[in-house]
Amino acid sequence: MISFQQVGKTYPDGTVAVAATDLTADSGRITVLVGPSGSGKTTLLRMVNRMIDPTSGSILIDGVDVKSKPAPELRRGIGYVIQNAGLFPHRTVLANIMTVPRLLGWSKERAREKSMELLLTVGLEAEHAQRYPYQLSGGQQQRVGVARALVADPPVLLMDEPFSAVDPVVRKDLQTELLRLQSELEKTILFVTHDIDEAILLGDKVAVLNTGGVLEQFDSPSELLAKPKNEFVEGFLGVDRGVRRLSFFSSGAVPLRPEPVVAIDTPAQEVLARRSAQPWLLVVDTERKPVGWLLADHVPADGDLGKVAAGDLVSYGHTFTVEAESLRAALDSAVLSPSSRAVGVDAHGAVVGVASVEELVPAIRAAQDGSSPESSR
Ligand SMILES: Nc1ncnc2c1ncn2[C@@H]1O[C@H](COP(=O)(O)OP(=O)(O)OP(=O)(O)O)[C@@H](O)[C@H]1O
Repeated sequence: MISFQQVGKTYPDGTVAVAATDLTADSGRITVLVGPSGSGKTTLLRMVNRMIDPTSGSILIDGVDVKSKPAPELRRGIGYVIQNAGLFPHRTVLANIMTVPRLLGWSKERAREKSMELLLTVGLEAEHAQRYPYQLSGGQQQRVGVARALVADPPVLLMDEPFSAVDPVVRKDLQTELLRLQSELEKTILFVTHDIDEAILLGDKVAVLNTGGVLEQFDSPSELLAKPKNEFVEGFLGVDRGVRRLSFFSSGAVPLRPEPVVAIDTPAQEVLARRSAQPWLLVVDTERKPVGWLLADHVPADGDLGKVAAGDLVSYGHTFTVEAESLRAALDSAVLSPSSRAVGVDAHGAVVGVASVEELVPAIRAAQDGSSPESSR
């Protein structure tokens, strides 16, 4: 646990970068510092590994004041990842990752073995080991930066805008990868970003900072979206708060109806019976994978689905995986569907049932009224 106690930083020229701040970053969790440019995020982060000294207050890691250890010793227990990775350009990828273990006095074999392991862990391949940083893409370089920070297995990881310099697609990959890694490693991560969407995706807790290093709110992403404390936080969160918050609730509560679902081989009589009760039928194949929506009026008079013209089947947009995906995914599935119905599937992609936008409303209301989300992300 990293505990900031009345920590403040005023630079010699009088700039207040961080106002007296109390903040606790829980062990094994990702705590995100987010805020506009100049709100003191980097200053706060760098005070943890003593690259910057606070002018007031103290910082404790697991109850121990960071000032009580020599800085080099302190930093051995703290991984540090920065924008553009900060790799040594004249060293190979492997040599870059091996830097810290070698400084720690590990044998060459042990350092090499562990570094190769980390290289693979962060999603790179063995063949990347002997390349130089300039021979990698920006996203790959960033992965090397993460591997280098993690190789000595530090309990604490400081990440300062690590994914800001890569394009949105690669950025999404890196974010997903970080969440996957974190679910295994459970590091205490302090993550700086100016991107509120990144903060909400990655953070177990999010600290919203304002100019002058003022901590405006410190809450879980779901709480932030539900109850921004003031206009600054509300403005910073941007639009779609309500819909975005639905991503923290499981779709397990969505009532799914199987009646509008007909298989290619459903007997004609049954198809006709279903048709009379539903404006739309969802046609599925023999494995119950969705094929398309069919307006009840376009069901052949004899109920034989084999006679349906291909042009009468309308694309279903996208499905959502029941439980595993969120209420937001379910709502999106309904909104994008030509029938205004969401299609819920199981882990194998087989249709469980469908729900109209109206039928989603009670689950959405329950989520908005509920005090705590069912899923963390
Ligand atoms: N060495 C310094 N001397 C004086 N002022 C500084 C110094 N370093 C940073 N500052 C100021 O302190 C404030 C906070 O800077 P900091 O880099 O911590 O903000 P930030 O939120 O990380 O910003 P960004 O998102 O732009 O990186 C800014 O006003 C900055 O200009």
